[in-house]
Amino acid sequence: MEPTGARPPGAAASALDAELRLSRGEFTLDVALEAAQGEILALLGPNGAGKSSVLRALAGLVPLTGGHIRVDGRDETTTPVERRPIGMVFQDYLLFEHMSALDNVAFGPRCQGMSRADARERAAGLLAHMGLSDHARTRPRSLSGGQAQRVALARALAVRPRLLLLDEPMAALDASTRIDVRARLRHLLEEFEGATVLVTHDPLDAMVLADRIAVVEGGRVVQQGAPAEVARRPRTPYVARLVGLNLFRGQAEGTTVLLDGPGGDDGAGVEVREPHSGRALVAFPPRAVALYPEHPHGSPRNVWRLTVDGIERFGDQVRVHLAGRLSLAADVSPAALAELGLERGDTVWAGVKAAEVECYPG
Ligand SMILES: Nc1ncnc2c1ncn2[C@@H]1O[C@H](COP(=O)(O)OP(=O)(O)OP(=O)(O)O)[C@@H](O)[C@H]1O
Repeated sequence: MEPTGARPPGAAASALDAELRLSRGEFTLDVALEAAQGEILALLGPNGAGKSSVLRALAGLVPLTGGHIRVDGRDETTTPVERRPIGMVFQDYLLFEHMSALDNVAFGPRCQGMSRADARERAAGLLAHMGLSDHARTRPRSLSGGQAQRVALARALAVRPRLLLLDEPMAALDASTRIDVRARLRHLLEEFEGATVLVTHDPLDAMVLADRIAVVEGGRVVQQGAPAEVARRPRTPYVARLVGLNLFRGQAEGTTVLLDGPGGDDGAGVEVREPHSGRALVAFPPRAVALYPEHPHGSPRNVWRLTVDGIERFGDQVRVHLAGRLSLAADVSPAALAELGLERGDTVWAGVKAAEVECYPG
């Protein structure tokens, strides 16, 4: 068998260079992804966006109708699944029930032609690294969810992959196990030399684990960037909700952005810090919105009269949803809410300082 794990001399630094086009029933996927050596790319997106399809296509489990997959500069587009230099942890690709944890991890190296003793030695090393030496002989059904997940990770790494694919690796875990597995995973991925593509629903996983985030919606990449950039400058309503910002699109002229109104009407104007021109996005956090019973005089540059659409608890704050010429969320303290005496249907003045508004090309 050809040693698929070896990197040809002079190969490009890009560990993953993929263009994936495929159809699954009505759904079409068309995305381009790149990742450098050691880079962790998180795919974030709503249900049915195509995240799992990306991983399955990279793994060779779903055929492409167009595009290519290069790993370490080598074309793997048509390489059979079992010969791709890829390690995977998929939700529905769990452990072999009839094998011990050790044999589960040793299985891949054995398939690659390694001797039984060497494969077991490598497996034992990986299990030790995952803090699972005491469970080497344990069958999967006797492991906890977190332990089974760690065995699955060890198994994925045992084949010395050049690309690691992780599909919601923590989705099935309870909150405290998740914290533990997330920390271990982070540590493990820091040592992994290849590229990792991690699918998640959870923005926290993406923020904590990833070097870069690609947001997938409707089979397309709608935003890509460093986690901090995505969190600060969302480009779609889905991303804005995920990172907890109010987001609007409009037309900028100088320091005013005239928002696109509902039904094509002109919406409200928003004053921003720096002058801009052309299509623009504006974003600000709900905690930057102050509420007033009367039109406030003085500091806030942006003031709108809006109607209370809903009120909900949000951590130690209260989130007030407001609608009118624009819809936004405001976070206020329970004391402030009590003082305002707001109820659904009441009108209130909402103010945001221009300095709190992030404005960027839309
Ligand atoms: N085996 C299949 N046959 C036909 N269509 C499929 C199949 N699997 C998935 N799809 C469709 O492909 C689209 C993308 O699904 P995919 O599982 O890739 O999305 P996802 O972003 O991973 O979603 P989720 O977060 O819910 O797992 C969906 O519209 C889904 O209905």
